[in-house]
Amino acid sequence: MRKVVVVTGANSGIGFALCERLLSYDDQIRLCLGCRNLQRAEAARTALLSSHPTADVSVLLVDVGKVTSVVRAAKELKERYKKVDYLYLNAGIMPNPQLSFRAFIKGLFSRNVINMFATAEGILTQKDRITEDGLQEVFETNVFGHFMLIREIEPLLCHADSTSQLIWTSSSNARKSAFSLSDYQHSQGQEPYSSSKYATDLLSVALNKQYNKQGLYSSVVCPGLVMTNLTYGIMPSFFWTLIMPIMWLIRVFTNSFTISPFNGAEALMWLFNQKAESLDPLSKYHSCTSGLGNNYVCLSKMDVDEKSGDLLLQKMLELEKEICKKSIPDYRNS
Ligand SMILES: NC(=O)C1=CN([C@@H]2O[C@H](COP(=O)(O)OP(=O)(O)OC[C@H]3O[C@@H](n4cnc5c(N)ncnc54)[C@H](OP(=O)(O)O)[C@@H]3O)[C@@H](O)[C@H]2O)C=CC1
Ligand SMILES: CC(C)=CCC[C@@H](C)[C@H]1CC[C@H]2C3=C(CC[C@]12C)[C@@]1(C)CCC(=O)C[C@@H]1CC3
Repeated sequence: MRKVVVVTGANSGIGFALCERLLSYDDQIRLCLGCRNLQRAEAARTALLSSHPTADVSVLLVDVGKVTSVVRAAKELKERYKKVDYLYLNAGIMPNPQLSFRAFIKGLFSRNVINMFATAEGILTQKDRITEDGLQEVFETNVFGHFMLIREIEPLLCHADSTSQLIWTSSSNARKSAFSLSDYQHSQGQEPYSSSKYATDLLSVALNKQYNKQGLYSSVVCPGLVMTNLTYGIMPSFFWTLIMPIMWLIRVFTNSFTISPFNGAEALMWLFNQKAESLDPLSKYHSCTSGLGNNYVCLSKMDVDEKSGDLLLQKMLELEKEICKKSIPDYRNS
C-alpha cells in the first residue's frame, strides 16, 4: 500500500526540503502539500515534480490560522484518502520578531553563550495579534489549527490494524517559563513563539496518552537553527550573509546550527523510517549537524509533565467546542 504523507507549510523552508527528501527516499509515496497560498503551493508542486516527474504530489489548500479553512481542508482529505500514514504538523510563524542587542551582547560574555545561540533564550520577543477567530495568531497557527486538523481527520489517523504518525516541528526555543496554563494562548507576554512551541511539546505528550491505543503516535522534532523565510524575518539577508562564516564557526561548538533546510529536515526524515511504537513520547528528536557538516539525530528529554499535558489537552478540547460553535454554524453536520 502506498503511504499517504501530508505536510503543512510544505511550500518553503523545512517543509519543502522535507518533501524533496521524502520523494528522493521513496517516490511511491502519495504526498500532499498543505499550503495556504495556491500560487506558492503550485510552484512547490512544480519544483518537486521537475525532479520526481512520476511522483504523486497534490496540493491541499489549508490555512491553519483559520478554523473554517481547517475544517474544509479536513473534509477534502476525508474525500481523497482512506488513511493518512504521516501528518507533518510543520507550518509555523514568528511574527514581528525583535532581537534585543543589549541582551545578545551581554549573553556573548556570559557562561550561557552556547545555550543562547542554541535556544535564543532571553534575546528574542515577538508581537502577536488576534485572528478573525478571536485567538492569538501564533497560538492558532502553530498549535490550535493543527490540533483541529488532527481532530477533524481522526478517522484517517486511527486504525486498529496499522499505525499513523503525527510529527510536530517544534523548536529549541520552546521554554517552560514562557508558557502558562492560565494563559496558554500567551496573550499577556512577549514570547508567543516560545510559548506555542512549548504547548506543542506538552500537547504531543498528551496526544500519545489519548491516541496510542488507537494506533496513532505523536513525536516532536527540533530542526535547529535553519535559514528560511522565518529566520530572514529576524534579520535582513545581508546580515545573515555577513555573519555566515561566524555561523560555520559556531557550528563547531553547537550541533544545533543546521543552517540549511535539508539539514534541518534530518529528524523529520529520520522519524519517517521509525516504527511508531518504538518512539519515546517524552523525548524530542533533534536534527544535528557537526562542525564538518555531517547530519545526525539526537534525543533529549522534554521539560514536560504529563499532568500539564492532560490539562492543556482538556483546555484545547473546550476551546475547540467553543470556537466551532461560533465559527461554523452547522458544525459536525458539515
Ligand atoms: N527556521 C528555523 O530556524 C526553525 C524553524 N522551526 C519551525 O519550522 C517550521 C517551518 O518553518 P521554516 O521552514 O523555518 O519557515 P518558513 O517560513 O520557510 O516556512 C513556514 C511555512 O509555514 C507556512 N504557514 C505559515 N502560516 C501558515 C498558515 N496560517 N497556514 C498554512 N501554512 C502556513 C508558510 O506558508 P507561506 O509561504 O504561505 O507563508 C510556510 O510554508 C515552523 O513551525 C517553525 O516554527 C523550528 C525551529 C527552528
Ligand atoms: C553571530 C550570530 C550567529 C548572530 C545571530 C544572533 C541571533 C539572530 C540568533 C542566535 C540564536 C538564533 C536562534 C533563532 C533565531 C536567530 C537567533 C536568535 C531561532 C529562535 C529561530 C527559530 C527557532 O525556532 C529556534 C531558533 C533558536 C536559535
